[in-house]
This record gives sequence, structure tokens and C-alpha cells, in this order.
Amino acid sequence: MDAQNTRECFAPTKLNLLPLQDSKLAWAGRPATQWTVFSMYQISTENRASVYCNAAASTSAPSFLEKIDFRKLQNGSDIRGVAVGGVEGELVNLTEAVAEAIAAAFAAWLSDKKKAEGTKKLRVSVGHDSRISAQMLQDAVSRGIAGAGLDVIQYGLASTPAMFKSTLTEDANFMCPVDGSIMITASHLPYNRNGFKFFTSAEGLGKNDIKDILERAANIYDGFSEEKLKESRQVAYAAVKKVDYMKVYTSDLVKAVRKAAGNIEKPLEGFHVVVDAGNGAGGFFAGSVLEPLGAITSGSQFLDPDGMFPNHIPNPEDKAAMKAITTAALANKADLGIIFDTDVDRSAAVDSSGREFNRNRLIALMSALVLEEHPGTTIVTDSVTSDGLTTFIEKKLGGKHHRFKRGYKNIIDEAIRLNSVGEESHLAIETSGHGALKENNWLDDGAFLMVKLLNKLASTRVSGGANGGSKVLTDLIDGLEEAAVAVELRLKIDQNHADLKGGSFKDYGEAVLKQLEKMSDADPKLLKAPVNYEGVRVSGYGGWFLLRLSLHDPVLPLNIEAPSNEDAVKLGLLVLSTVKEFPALDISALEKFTQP
Ligand SMILES: O=P(O)(O)OC[C@H]1O[C@H](O)[C@H](O)[C@@H](O)[C@@H]1O
Repeated sequence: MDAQNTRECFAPTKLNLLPLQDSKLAWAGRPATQWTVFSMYQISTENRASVYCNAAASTSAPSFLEKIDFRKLQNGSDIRGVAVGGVEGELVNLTEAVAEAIAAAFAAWLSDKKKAEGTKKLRVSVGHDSRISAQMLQDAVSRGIAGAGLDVIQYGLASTPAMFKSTLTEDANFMCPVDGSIMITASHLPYNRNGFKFFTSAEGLGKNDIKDILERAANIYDGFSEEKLKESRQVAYAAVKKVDYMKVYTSDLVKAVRKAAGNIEKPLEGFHVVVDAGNGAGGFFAGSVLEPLGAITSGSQFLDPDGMFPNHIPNPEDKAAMKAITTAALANKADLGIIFDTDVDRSAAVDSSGREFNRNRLIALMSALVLEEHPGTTIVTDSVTSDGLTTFIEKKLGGKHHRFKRGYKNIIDEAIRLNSVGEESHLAIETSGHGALKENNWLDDGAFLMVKLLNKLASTRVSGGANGGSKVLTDLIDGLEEAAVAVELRLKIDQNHADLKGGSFKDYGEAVLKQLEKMSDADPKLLKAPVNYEGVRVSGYGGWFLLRLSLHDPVLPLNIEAPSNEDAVKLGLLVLSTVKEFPALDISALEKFTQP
């Protein structure tokens, strides 16, 4: 077989998939062991990225197998792209064929990883959030995995942490654990985007793994042919099973709260908790977690999935989203309001008086809960956390604050590393609302963070400490000092600007940071942070600023916190004096902020 003679494509068609039976498995009436799925992509160790097939060679590639730069689909440890057309300036690059190639590449990558474990047929779970391109991508991904000879288990609407957890759950009825998992999501990005997150039982895949998978995918895509892609639809039809895994995941959350309350069936009886899922995948939390625990959930909103996100962006960092949950909690006189992002790996809450538990406050609250259980432990956070948070964790709670880099994967990996070198850490959490606990296998799970809050409410009442309300949570962050002014301004780097002199935006950004560091060193009123893992963090005028490179974008985010607007402007002016020397930077937001 000659990989070079087999490129072509297929017309996109929906898979005719089988319905769920008894909320468990449904397949074509044959036991899994009798499934004979051949590997269409036949990925060998000698030529892992090549596609071998029997199809007749075709010389003309149809237009929808457009040339795609697969490298551009990498977004740190995720894959992200444009899946829906019609938005000006945003060309579709996450087509069905691209998705199928990426899934086939993941299957090949996984097969290589699991080679040592023997010849058993590998299983991959596939789930998605509420985006309008979810079904199309789920079908394409299923074809890619099945075509590589692996079993596909579709979960349908699911959360990112649930997908990760399916690699750890031991339950043969639900075909768990799976060997690998794919979540189809673009988190809080606009409706036309989509992407993938990948998991094995060891971890969420990192940057290098994603790079490897995209390189393999590009080769697979180059080898696609019409015949082969047609065939992949038939193979997928035979290899796809459906499982209602969210049932397992939500029942584990319910069990966790019951256990924390001393094995009471309905420990939240009488508590009123309002959920805002922003029409993402998090609507399950009201009906499948809170209600079985006895909580009242009336007034919950935007629980139904709607990939056009008609109400607000499902993102706890978004002001409109936080306002929506605060209004709902107050209007319903709820004890607690809970909000999730689209794929439920991020969350935030509001108390009964409408006070937000998000950003530094959510970290303070989670730190208080974790430090009650593990005195003295290290809390790992992202880089934009406040000085007040450090004081709170270290002076009030007796813990250690390890302010690391931005990026949920970075902080989780750092917490795991600290434990491995003998420094105990039980919590890694970002101001974005991402958070992972050691007790929960370091799963980045917004729903589990909220379960920790519910545990506290339930256990406090059991011990006679409170009859309701979220005062016990509010009291836990008493003493957290918060800056009067906290802003984030994002300075864009124009990648096509002549001042880059053909270099990368990263190099340009680094040059800006170097210059800012020089300026700060020369100013006696400023003090550079003695320990700092990214960008330039400087204290002065009773506050601080941090300028750093964005994790993914050609952007330098600038965070400023200060006791007054006047002080914040002074810090802003100092940064402005440096950044204005770099013409490729869009400094308009900073100029506006510092104007008298
Ligand atoms: O560096 P930024 O552009 O601020 O983005 C940083 C953020 O990127 C992604 O959304 C990651 O999922 C977050 O964990 C991270 O905090």
C-alpha cells in the first residue's frame, strides 16, 4: 500500500448512531468482544503518521480538503479552531476531515503509549459541550478513532472533568476505565469556535503531546482519500457505543457531599441553591447533584444547552455572567448561587447577600477549606493573584502561598511537582476559576470546587453550627484584604508591524519585559517581586503591577492593583513610560486608563 497514492476525501454525512438503552450501553446487539474493527489508518511504529489504505488513488482533492496549517490549531495544551463559518475574518479550519485526522492521530499516539500494556483493544470516550458544531465534530472524531481500530464510547453532552474522570472510574457496566478521552469544547469562546481536550488516566495532555498529535494529524490528513473516508463512516458505525457516563460522574459528586455530612441522604435539605449554567454543559448540577441532596433549586437559570449562548457568556470571569448569577441569587433569596463555564472546569459562587466568591475570593475560600483539613499546606496559584491573598493564606490561615504561572495545567503540574519533592500541596487554583484538588486526583473540576462549598454547608449544619445560609462560607474569608482598584489591560502586539523586524511576537514581548525590568530596577520607589515565575511583577504606591506574555495570544496582559485610583494611575504611568517606546504595541487601553 502506498500512502502517497491514497489521498482524497468524502462527503460529510451524519452517523446513524444507536440510542441509549437503560441509560447504559447500546450497541448493535453484539458483545464488545465480538467487535472486529480493522484499522483503516494502520498506524505502524515505523511510519506512525502515515495513512495506509486500499482505496484507489485520486489525483484531485475536493475543495473541502483545503490545505490547513495544523500547527495553528494548537492552543497550549488544547486544540482550538473555527468550526462554524459566517463570522467575518474567521475562516473555518476545524472541519470534519480535520477533526477526523486529529482523532486518528490521538488514537495513534495513545496506541504508542499503551503498547507496553499488551494487545487489548483500546477504548476512547468522546463527549462534548453545548456548541452548535458539537454533533458534527463528535461524529468526525468517532470516525477517526474507529478508523484507527479503537473502540469509541460516546457520552454526548458532558463536562471536561467528567471526561477526564472516565479514564479513572472502575465500572465495567459503563465500560470504564477508558484508555483515553476526548472532550469537544472551546470553553467560553464564541459560538463559532470549537476544539479538543485530551486525557489519559495519567493526566490531561500537555503542550508537547498536542504538538506531536498535530504533526501526526497533518500527515494523516494529507493521506485522506474519498474512498477511505467513506469507509471510515461504516467502520465508525460498527465501533461506536453510547454510555450515559454523566450518571456515574454526578453520583460520585452526590456521594462526596453525603459522606462529608456523615452519610446523610439529604444533607442539603432546606438549602436553596441557584445554578446558572449559561446554556453550557453544567445544567446537570441542579437536577442530578443538588436535588438528590435535598436542595431547593428553583430560580436556577440557563440550564438548557444552547450553543448560541443567548443569555450571557458562560464564564465566571465575565462581569455580565457574575451579575446574572448575583441577581438570580438575590431575587430568589437563595443561600448560595453557583455559576459554571461552558464545559464545567471553571466555577464561581455568590453568597446569600450577593457577595461574589470568584477570583482571589474563591481562592481564599478554597484555601480556608483545604487548610482546615491540611494545616500548613502549600496553595499553588496563578501569577495574577493579589498581595492581599498571600497575606491571608500565610498570616490568617497559616498556609504557604506559592504564586506560580498563569495556566491551569501549569499550576496543577507545579503542585504535583511540589508533592514529588516533599512539599505538601493539596490545592492548585487560578483566578480564572480553574481549580484542582489532590483528593480529587488533581482533576481540574469546577463542579468539585462547588462540592467542597456544599460539604462545608452540610457538615456545619450537621454539627449544629448553622441552620442555613452561606454565612459560614462568608466568615471563612473574613480578613481578606482587597485592593480598591484592580484592573487588567491587555496590550496587543501587532505581529505584522515593521518594528518586529521579522522576529516573533514572543521575542518582541520579551524585549518589552526586559526594558520594563530595567526601568523598575532604576526607580527607588519600586520593588521587584523577589520570587516571580513569569513577566515583571513590581510593588509600589501601596499596590503592584504585573506585565507578562499571554499564554496563547500576541498580547501583554497588564494587571494593576492599588489602594486608590490615583495610585493605580501612577503605576500605570510608569508602565506606559516604557511600553510607549515599542510601536508594535497597542497601548490605547493603558493611555485611556492613565488619562486624568
Ligand atoms: O495568558 P492569558 O491570555 O491571560 O490566558 C490565560 C488562560 O488561558 C487559558 O484560558 C487557560 O485555560 C487558563 O488556564 C489561563 O488562565
